[in-house]
Amino acid sequence: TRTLAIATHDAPILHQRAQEVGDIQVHAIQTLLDEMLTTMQAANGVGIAAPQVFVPLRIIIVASQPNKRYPDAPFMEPIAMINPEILWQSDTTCSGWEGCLSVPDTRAQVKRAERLRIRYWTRTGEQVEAEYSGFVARIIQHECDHLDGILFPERLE
Ligand SMILES: O=C(O)C[C@@H](Cc1ccccc1)[C@H](O)SCc1ccccc1
Ligand SMILES: [Zn+2]
Repeated sequence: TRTLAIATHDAPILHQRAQEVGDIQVHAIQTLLDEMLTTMQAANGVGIAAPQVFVPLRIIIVASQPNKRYPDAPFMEPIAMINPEILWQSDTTCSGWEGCLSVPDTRAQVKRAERLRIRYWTRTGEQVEAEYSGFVARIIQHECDHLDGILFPERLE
């Protein structure tokens, strides 16, 4: 599986809203999903969004794993989320370190909702709703921001 080039923050695609994936396209994007995962893993990321690999579609991968800043982050099987929609997020927020594959050499504390409920399509095309909290919820908010052209430095207080 190929690794894809990652857009840096000066690329216009990172500042635009990505398009919804049509249900017939779900079959066509299987290779893209594999390439996004390989690209994220090669960069030691815990998430990635399609616009970061120059694809203007509403697709993210969430793949929390323990890392130096979040040694107690949960280890999870990577989840591909197609057309993710955050249905609800808690008023309770928490601050935590973030980085971005598209904003090299930058780390900052970002305030995010502690908990959220999300609806998305899986890579097999079924609709799922699930709740997440903590670091995984943080990754989801960071990746969903990418789909709306928002980078984490724009979220700083
Ligand atoms: O650029 C991306 O979207 C991937 C980020 C995801 C991320 C979201 C929230 C908090 C941290 C990272 C990359 O994983 S950046 C690498 C990284 C990994 C763990 C912690 C901090 C930075
Ligand atoms: Zn990012």
